[in-house]
Amino acid sequence: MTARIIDGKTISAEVRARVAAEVTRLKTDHGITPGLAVVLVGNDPASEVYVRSKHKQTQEAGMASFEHRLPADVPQAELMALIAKLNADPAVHGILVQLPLPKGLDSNAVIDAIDPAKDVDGLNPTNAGRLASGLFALTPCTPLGSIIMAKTVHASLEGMNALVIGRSNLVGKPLVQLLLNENATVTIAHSRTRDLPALCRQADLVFAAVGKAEMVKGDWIKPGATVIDVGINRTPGKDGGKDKLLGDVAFAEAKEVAGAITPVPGGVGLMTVACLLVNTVRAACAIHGLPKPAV
Ligand SMILES: NC(=O)C1=CN([C@@H]2O[C@H](COP(=O)(O)OP(=O)(O)OC[C@H]3O[C@@H](n4cnc5c(N)ncnc54)[C@H](OP(=O)(O)O)[C@@H]3O)[C@@H](O)[C@H]2O)C=CC1
Ligand SMILES: Nc1nc(=O)c2c([nH]1)NC[C@@H]1CN(c3ccc(C(=O)N[C@@H](CCC(=O)O)C(=O)O)cc3)C=[N+]21
Ligand SMILES: [Mg+2]
Repeated sequence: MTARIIDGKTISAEVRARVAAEVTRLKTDHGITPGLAVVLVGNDPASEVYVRSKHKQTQEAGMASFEHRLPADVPQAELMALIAKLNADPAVHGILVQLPLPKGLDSNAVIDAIDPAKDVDGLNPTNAGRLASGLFALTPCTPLGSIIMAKTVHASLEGMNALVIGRSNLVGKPLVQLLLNENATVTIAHSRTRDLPALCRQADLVFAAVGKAEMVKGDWIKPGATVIDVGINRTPGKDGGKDKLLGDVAFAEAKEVAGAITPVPGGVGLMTVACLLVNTVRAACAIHGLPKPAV
């Protein structure tokens, strides 16, 4: 059996089209242009790719895009002052600080300083706590995108055995919360987990967010399971060739066993950017006291 490929290109394009329609409505009915500010400190080449694609897609959706680039040796106080300025700027509805920050900068302090209403990454403790409490919250983009992809295969995740590999604040933990909201039965694995292959073989849904290229092997997958590969591992090309992107799942093996699987590239990464646009529209509506939008 060869798995169905869950196509991030098509699904993210549909999400972006819905965002663009909502942006048009906000502009014409309310005179609001949602605006996203991205802060990039230093010049990590992987982050550059991501920031460029966010800028392009934000503009294509009809939103305003603001980019702030700071040198790697910027003082903490200067970064904090920029956050305060963006918090106060009425043209900015979403603020994203690209992580990780260069050594010497305190990312917790920065995340804490972002106005929770503009925290489109969903990383501020107010949003993380609200999500865990079942309240309205801006929710991290990668987990949102991962759930959308799983639901293209299963209209309902209710009662399914879901395994989340990884427990970071950015991916694993919020993904667990979203899966609980979908009434899935959730197991969380991490670096201290015993016998991960055996746990994995029991899962109807596997979400791999580890950061280890092709760690999850084909024979760990329950036949017919749905596999969502969050991993983005940049590996140098052979003989000085172009870098390759690899997921956390051994794709070639896993696709022979799984029922459905996301590719890397062309999978969750594309959904992350699309969901960032969704969150910016949601933030703009909430800030202006409008009802939750249909995206
Ligand atoms: N597609 C996208 O849009 C995005 C992709 N990513 C990618 O997703 C991956 C995960 O990112 P992120 O959550 O930020 O990474 P972190 O490094 O913050 O977290 C990794 C998690 O994996 C766990 N882990 C590490 N080794 C093992 C192991 N051998 N077995 C089981 N669990 C293990 C760690 O456990 P412990 O807690 O015990 O240390 C930790 O919880 C990366 O490849 C990243 O590049 C990230 C964000 C967005
Ligand atoms: N505050 C913060 N929030 C994040 O969400 C965040 C972050 N920092 N730091 C880095 C990680 C990584 N991440 C990706 C987003 C999109 C792609 C993406 O678009 N990937 C495409 C193409 C990638 C390429 O070709 O290089 C794909 O997988 O097809 C990848 C990775 C968000 N992250
Ligand atoms: Mg991807």
